[in-house]
Amino acid sequence: METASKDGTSAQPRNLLIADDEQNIRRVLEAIFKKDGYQVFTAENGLKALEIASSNTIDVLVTDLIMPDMNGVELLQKVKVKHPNSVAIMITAYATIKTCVDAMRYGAADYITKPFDVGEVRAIVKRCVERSTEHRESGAATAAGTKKRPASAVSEPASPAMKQIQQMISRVAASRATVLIRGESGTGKELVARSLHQQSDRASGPFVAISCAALSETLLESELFGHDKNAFTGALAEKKGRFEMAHGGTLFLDEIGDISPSVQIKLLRVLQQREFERVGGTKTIKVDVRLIAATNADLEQLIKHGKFREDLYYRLDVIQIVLPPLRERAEDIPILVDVFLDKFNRENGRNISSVSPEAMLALSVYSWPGNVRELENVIERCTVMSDPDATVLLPSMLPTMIRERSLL
Ligand SMILES: Nc1ncnc2c1ncn2[C@@H]1O[C@H](COP(=O)(O)OP(=O)(O)OP(=O)(O)O)[C@@H](O)[C@H]1O
Repeated sequence: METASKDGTSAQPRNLLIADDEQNIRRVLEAIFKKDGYQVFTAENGLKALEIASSNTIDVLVTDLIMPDMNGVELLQKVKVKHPNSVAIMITAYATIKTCVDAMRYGAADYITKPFDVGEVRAIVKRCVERSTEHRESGAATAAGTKKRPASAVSEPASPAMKQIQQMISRVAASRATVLIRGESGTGKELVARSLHQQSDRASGPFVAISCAALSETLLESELFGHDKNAFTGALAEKKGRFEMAHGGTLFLDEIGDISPSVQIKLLRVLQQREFERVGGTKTIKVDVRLIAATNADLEQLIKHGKFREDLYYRLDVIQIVLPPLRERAEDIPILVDVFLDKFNRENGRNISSVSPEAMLALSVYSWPGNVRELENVIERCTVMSDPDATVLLPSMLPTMIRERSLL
């Protein structure tokens, strides 16, 4: 049965929207998720989907990437503005998997490749919903300073580049200097930010994270700085922003390259003076926050084109950590595979304790456009889909695309 959380909202996501121009896919997915207890809405195109999303709460969006009037990424971004906590999953054919990895950059939680298997689709949606609920709960608790998220299972890296980064983290963690973390999507930027926080003397304070890409300009401004009662239509009560929530701790701003000029100015002022006003407010609020920003954008190019303020860039770029893509540190792959096997064996009651040399070769030569996140997802899928008695990860358990690269 559905449980209600303290703020009166539903604890279990229940409304699921399917957007796909293929009627068969809509029918199959509708049947699966109705069985799982969701209230299912279906739309044959992006505009219809937006119409549904404007008059209903959407907890989960399952959308095709290629649709005639509006692509899945565009739809996802629009639905996220209205329902920032919704979980989005993309459906695509193999040929467009790179676009799906990009979709994950824009806020999709995972992707499903066509033709799909019913069990796999259910497992993916279930996992994404669970993760998002966990993330929100731990985020809320962390922001309130009541509970810290357990340390992530990061093992000693093998590559010289990552060893150097670990040393750098322990050297700079203690200071309050702003850190700019750069690297492709999925390379572990948030994990580095968490490590910096955990190794600092602010570790007992809150760690508050926000992705600047998923929110519209006005929403981001009120999320960061909070708002007073009646600051805008719908602001029924005053609300603390992330800067206030992070007082005494660390604020992690992900996708910093995506913020608008007006938010850039406000951010610059906080960095210079450590103070700001809430949206619609007159009281000046002072905070003690360590700021960590991350981006996979080329900030220098954005500055050149007038899209990112140079003065803000220099304020953020006090210490820079650059995470190399996974394909440039293949030595780390076996260790990461071990970490993820261990994690997903426990989560799924499996016992895969080793990887065959052929499977390891395939994992090592693949280019990993989605970096560590993609590797984590692949190992999770292998574990979920494996025979419960399997003890060795074999090439046949890997996605075709990964096997093909090593010609297995
Ligand atoms: N060294 C590591 N050990 C274990 N897990 C890792 C490691 N690096 C990354 N991960 C995992 O990979 C996933 C992606 O990492 P993270 O979210 O930190 O990447 P990111 O660079 O911030 O991505 P994005 O730019 O898309 O926000 C996470 O689930 C994280 O726990």
